Amino acid sequence: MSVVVSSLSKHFGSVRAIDDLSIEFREGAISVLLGASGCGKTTTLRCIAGLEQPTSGQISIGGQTVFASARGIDLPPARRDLGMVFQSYAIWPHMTVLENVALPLRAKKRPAAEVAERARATLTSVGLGQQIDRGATQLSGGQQQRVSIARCLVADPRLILMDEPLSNLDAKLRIEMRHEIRQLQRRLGATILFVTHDQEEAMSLADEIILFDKGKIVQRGAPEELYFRPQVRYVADFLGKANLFPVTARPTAGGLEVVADGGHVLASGQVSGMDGGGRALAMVRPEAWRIGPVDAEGLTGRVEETTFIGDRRELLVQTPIGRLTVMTLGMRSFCTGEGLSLTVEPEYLHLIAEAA
Ligand SMILES: Nc1ncnc2c1ncn2[C@@H]1O[C@H](COP(=O)(O)OP(=O)(O)OP(=O)(O)O)[C@@H](O)[C@H]1O
Repeated sequence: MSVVVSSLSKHFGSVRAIDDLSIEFREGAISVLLGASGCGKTTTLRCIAGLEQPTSGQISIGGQTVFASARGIDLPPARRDLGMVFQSYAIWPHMTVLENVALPLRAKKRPAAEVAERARATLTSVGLGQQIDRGATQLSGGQQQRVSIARCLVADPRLILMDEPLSNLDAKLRIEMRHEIRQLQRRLGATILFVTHDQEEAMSLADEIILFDKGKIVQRGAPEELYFRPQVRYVADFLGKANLFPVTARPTAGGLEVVADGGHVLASGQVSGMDGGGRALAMVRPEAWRIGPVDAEGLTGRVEETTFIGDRRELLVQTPIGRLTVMTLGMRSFCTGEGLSLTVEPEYLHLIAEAA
């Protein structure tokens, strides 16, 4: 189901929650609206759902205009043909699990036998096949959220809006549910707009991430694109950890030579982010550094701090270009004060034009 938002604004008094936003979401894909608290993600989703009236602009869903300020069009949520899942489960406590999930089909006046069968099948698909006759409030938080997901899915909506649906679940369940949402989306071919402020959740779920800041889109693209090729500093900082430092890029026969302030040549070759030379902000992700012995070529450094995290080890390394975060895998441990050298392959060095 296509979703097109044009010149959308929503003001709350002097606060511009959404500021002249235009975007066409990818059809049949999971688009994750990501950004810090207060950047306007939830308001955007609520405007698409019809739960919030935009100040101005236009929204169309599946080719139908559902909101247009200039033409006085504003369809209620029930006429927008979409399913919604929120952080709060909004489950009816006096009903069983099955009755809760059956509600949307009952509202559509489907035959009783079909209602029961589809509600059962949907509950089974979210792992609640054994709990259908329980009172809804007898379930754990994770199970209740599955009920609300099942209730959204049971009517086969082509557009599903999810606002932080996994935030109340424990870490392990959250990861399981991400996997399930992806599988469900593939099976249904639905378009999902998913709001979160959790970058790991965004990267593991999204076909496309739309990163917001102050009511505007800062960058959109595949998770890998945003992670490895941020166009501005804000994106580099927001997603994962980034080592950022000023450099000068000089064109050479094979691409660019990247020289850190102080004269150290960091890399030479096909470096992403800039075509020509000039001043830039270089970004190297912690896992991209290669560690060598202190007398090898590279940036010399001294380990200031080490943190063992289980699947990886994080080092803070003091170098002539500043303190860098370096990630290593495996069992080799490092001591505070230990000397080492750092190098990076050109393809893992990304440049952000300095004005950004
Ligand atoms: N009903 C409201 N009345 C007044 N201001 C509001 C209202 N709803 C949202 N805002 C403001 O609009 C801005 C965007 O809020 P929104 O909830 O869309 O952000 P968000 O990115 O979803 O943040 P969070 O992750 O914290 O939910 C914020 O400054 C918020 O305070």
